[in-house]
Amino acid sequence: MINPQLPARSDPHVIVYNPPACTAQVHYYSQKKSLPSHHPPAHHLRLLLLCLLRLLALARASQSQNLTLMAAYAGTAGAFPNLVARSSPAARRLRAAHPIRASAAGTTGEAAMDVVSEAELREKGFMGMRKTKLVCTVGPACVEALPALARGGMGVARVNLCHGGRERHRAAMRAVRRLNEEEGFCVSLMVDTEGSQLLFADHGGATSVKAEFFRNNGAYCFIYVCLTSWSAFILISGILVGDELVIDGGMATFEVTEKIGNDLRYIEFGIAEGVDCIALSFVKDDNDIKQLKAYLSRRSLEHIKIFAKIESLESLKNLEDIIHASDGVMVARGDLGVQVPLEQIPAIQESIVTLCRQLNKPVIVASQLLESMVEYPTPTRAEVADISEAVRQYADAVMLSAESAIGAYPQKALSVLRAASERMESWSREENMQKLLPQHQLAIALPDRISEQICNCAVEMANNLGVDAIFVYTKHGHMASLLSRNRPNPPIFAFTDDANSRKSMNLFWGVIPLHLPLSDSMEDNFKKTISLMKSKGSVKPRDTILLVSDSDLNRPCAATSVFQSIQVRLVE
Ligand SMILES: Nc1ncnc2c1ncn2[C@@H]1O[C@H](COP(=O)(O)OP(=O)(O)O)[C@@H](O)[C@H]1O
Ligand SMILES: C=C(OP(=O)(O)O)C(=O)O
Repeated sequence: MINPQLPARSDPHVIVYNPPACTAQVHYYSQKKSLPSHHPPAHHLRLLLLCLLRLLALARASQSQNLTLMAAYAGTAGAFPNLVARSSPAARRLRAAHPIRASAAGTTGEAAMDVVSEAELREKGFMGMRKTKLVCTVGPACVEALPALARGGMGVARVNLCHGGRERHRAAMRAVRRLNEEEGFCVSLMVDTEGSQLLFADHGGATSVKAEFFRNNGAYCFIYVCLTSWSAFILISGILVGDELVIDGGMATFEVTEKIGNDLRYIEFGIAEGVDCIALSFVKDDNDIKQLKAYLSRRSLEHIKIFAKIESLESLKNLEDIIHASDGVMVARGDLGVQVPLEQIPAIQESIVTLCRQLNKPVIVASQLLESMVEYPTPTRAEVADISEAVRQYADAVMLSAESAIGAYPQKALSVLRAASERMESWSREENMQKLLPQHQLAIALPDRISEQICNCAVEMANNLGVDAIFVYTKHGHMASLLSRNRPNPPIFAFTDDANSRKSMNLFWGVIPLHLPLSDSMEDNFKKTISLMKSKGSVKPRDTILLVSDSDLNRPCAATSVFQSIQVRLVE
């Protein structure tokens, strides 16, 4: 269990930080922290005043009323103002400016690789292929740039339903799906939920403000205030009816009178829009995940993967159970850094990443990786070091938040994220050429133990023999994940005939998911894939491929007998 040490939080000190496109945050810390150097002091002072004025307005507006937690949602007018309709002249201009080679992804019955991996393979060869996956938060700043982001390596588009309007979310998600269908990308869609909301006043301000406060009942608790043009929201973890909330040392006191969950509506929205995964905010324990999984299962939607956001003390206490119950995890360092002293975040991140890899669950490192690029075209050295550290720890994915959603340089931020992670990957590969990562046994039942051992051995062989690529034929992506867990040197090409499995493998480190109508015959599968990849110039004679397969791919997932094999083939 990760056990952070919390300092006493007396004598709060206020820091205001303001990404340019309209968000201000007020953090209360027990100790003085320096402001980010690229924000001039006058700028901070102005923001601090602005923020305090807002809080005062908020307090005044709330004096006469009790707080009511409501299942409410307000979109922000003007978010995604430049959304381009598919057939609009603007869209045509965009496509002409950024031609993308169309691919027959999954439509012709032949194997299909996404256009980005295909280009990467052609340009850099097997060993140059990117391993760490890139997640971009979609917002007003990048809707027009979605094709460029997809081309730049965005593997997952995350839509945070906490911000912006529902129509805009829908349009963005549909735009991503169209890119996949028409342009041959394979970008998965993630929606991020927001936990409970507290609606209490209408301010008519043009911006949104986030603030964190203490709870007045002695417990350590944070609230998140978001003022949009219509409403003010407070979003908190673990708030109870009857709690008293105090803002800024008594400027205003509120009583919580009602609490209504809101996430389910967002989840329904995501389902209707065909999301591939849901990031669940403020997960407390494995029950939160199990309940959502049961809900999805009742509707035969098991293919939607649940990522638990680790962003509270409670989630740290129940970390192992949460990881077991989830399909993946997000280290949500933004909110986590509110509840845990900042200096403990790096160690906590490393523990979570390591545990996720051991337990075979993909893990995303999120928040502030390139925060300065919200405003500036170049990153700080410290930010590049931060990305490199997440990559060195073998996180499956790194994520852009405000950098891509509202930043001035979303494409540039993605290319920095990509370049920094590629550089560290290749350095780390050279450093650890023949080293195997320590693995602890996951499986209990014999068939599962066989799969695990096959994959461990396959990676050891692949590294020792220096093969060019690993091919795995997989129904549900499980074998691909077991290979990925060992972080092999060569890339893993995972062939599946299940479109949902393909999308779910998008967050596995080092895995390139491909669509392929699978047959029970390993020989047929291999011939099909090799001839396709040869025709695209992706493999050449004398390339060495290590093959891993269930020989009976059509057996049910939990069958008791398995016949799996490892083969090494030379391409003729
Ligand atoms: N769809 C959107 N519309 C408008 N603004 C957005 C959108 N998504 C994200 N943002 C902005 O980007 C910032 C960073 O996004 P994110 O990390 O997802 O949220 P948060 O700040 O709540 O942690 C948000 O604070 C918000 O200002
Ligand atoms: C990713 C995070 O969550 P959100 O963006 O939803 O606040 C975070 O807190 O780091």
